[in-house]
Amino acid sequence: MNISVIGTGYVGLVSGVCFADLGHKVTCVDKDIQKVMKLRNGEVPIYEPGLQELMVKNAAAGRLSFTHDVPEAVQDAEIIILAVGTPSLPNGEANLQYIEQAAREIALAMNGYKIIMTKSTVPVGTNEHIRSIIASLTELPFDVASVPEFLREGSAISDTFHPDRIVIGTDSETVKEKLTELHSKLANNILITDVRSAEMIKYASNAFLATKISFINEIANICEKVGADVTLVARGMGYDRRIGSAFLSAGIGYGGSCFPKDTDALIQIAGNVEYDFKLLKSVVNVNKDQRFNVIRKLQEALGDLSGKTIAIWGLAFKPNTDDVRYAPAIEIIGELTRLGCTVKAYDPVAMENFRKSGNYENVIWCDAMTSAAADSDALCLLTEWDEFKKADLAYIEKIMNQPVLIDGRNVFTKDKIALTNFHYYSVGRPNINQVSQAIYSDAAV
Ligand SMILES: NC(=O)c1ccc[n+]([C@@H]2O[C@H](COP(=O)([O-])OP(=O)(O)OC[C@H]3O[C@@H](n4cnc5c(N)ncnc54)[C@H](O)[C@@H]3O)[C@@H](O)[C@H]2O)c1
Ligand SMILES: O=c1ccn([C@@H]2O[C@H](COP(=O)(O)OP(=O)(O)O[C@H]3O[C@H](CO)[C@@H](O)[C@H](O)[C@H]3O)[C@@H](O)[C@H]2O)c(=O)[nH]1
Repeated sequence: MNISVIGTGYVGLVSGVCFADLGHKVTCVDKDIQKVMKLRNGEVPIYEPGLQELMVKNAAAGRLSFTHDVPEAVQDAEIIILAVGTPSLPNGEANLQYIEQAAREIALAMNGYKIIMTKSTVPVGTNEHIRSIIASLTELPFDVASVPEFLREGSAISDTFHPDRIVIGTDSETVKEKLTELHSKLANNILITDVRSAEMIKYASNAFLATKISFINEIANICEKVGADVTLVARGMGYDRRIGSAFLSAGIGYGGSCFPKDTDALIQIAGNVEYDFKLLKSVVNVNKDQRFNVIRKLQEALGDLSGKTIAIWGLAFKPNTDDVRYAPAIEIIGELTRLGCTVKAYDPVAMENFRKSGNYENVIWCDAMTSAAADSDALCLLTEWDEFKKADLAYIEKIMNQPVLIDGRNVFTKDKIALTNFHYYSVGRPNINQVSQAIYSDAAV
């Protein structure tokens, strides 16, 4: 099939490359000309494992091309995938300006029947809105379907080729057949729904996963007070198939471009129909506070933080991505510098994006995890990159001013810490201080 993808961010580029790899002819469009130039040169503007090789392979095979010319891309395509951003407005609602602009551009460029397949995460009713924008500008026939995207950054290619399910929201038989055929090589599990239910499935899924994370983080906070180990608690819960073990890793809370914005948007979607989504509001509030446990633990270990030097390992919102949108590190570093600390920060791939994400004062950008740790009064691990898991802690301890380690992702085991003199604080597990009273398992890594 001939497919065009509007928007070449994490979703659009990965989808375009993967559909090309399945043998379709794909044109990826972006209004950002510099991005298009890079893509044409075989450069991937984001860090996503495996993406560049697959992109170059399919471009060389003539199945994948890049343009900033929407009309050219629209005219060649039978299916147009909408994958532009839907960031938050200040009140939490989704900003639909990019969706609306793309809809207008598609309408004005159409030369015959098109299926517009929305992968962007959009509030319930948005696909009807897209339909009315296009219908107001053209009399040509078209359909709009909601096909929400569930990929995760860092494992986006594998998630695209092996999705748990494909949801197709449409009321048209033609679209149902065409999009089922398009996705038939990807999933056996194709659910056809009406458009509004498909839109809601996306928000409900993200909100539920966010709820699991805030739930286990609150259990972790209680574990710290009652002397239990949240990693064992989560394992014991997860063996129950009704609960499942995924998304029960306690830590410093969720970040990223999706959960924070989509939970806010769902609260607004509910509010717009006068429903107070109390549970989800609590999930969001728990998440906002969880990251500050890092600061509280630093204060417990060091007292007044003013004048202290704090090393930060990990700036991305999760490992294997350079995305720092809503990364917990943003607020943690902001608060540390507000309290008078000097921060020494390091991330294997997200340094550049992080530096651009705000105006940071008193932050020293380091080129290695060792240079960040050197001469620091405490080390905070905020992202569980493999590089950090393999760190030689005995060496790290030697180059620091004081052996204080705040493990925000429960990466290190009791045995690894026992070989050091670190005063060790993790999440929902007993601390290891001067006198080791640790009772927790070695199962975390
Ligand atoms: N990032 C994820 O992991 C993920 C996963 C599932 C769903 N989603 C959803 O998918 C959507 C896209 O997310 P993303 O992270 O890929 O966004 P992104 O910000 O990385 O990329 C969006 C791209 O769209 C381009 N764009 C905007 N308007 C355009 C227009 N009129 N014509 C051409 N290009 C245009 C921008 O230049 C940008 O390159 C969002 O709604 C998001 O919620 C994201
Ligand atoms: O047990 C867990 C699992 C995740 N997280 C955190 O949750 C955030 C999100 O992680 P993850 O879901 O792996 O990454 P995303 O790439 O944001 O993917 C989510 O958001 C996407 C955009 O909507 C969806 O497509 C995916 O299905 C959904 O998992 C990160 O900060 C993680 O550190 C935890 O704290 N504990």
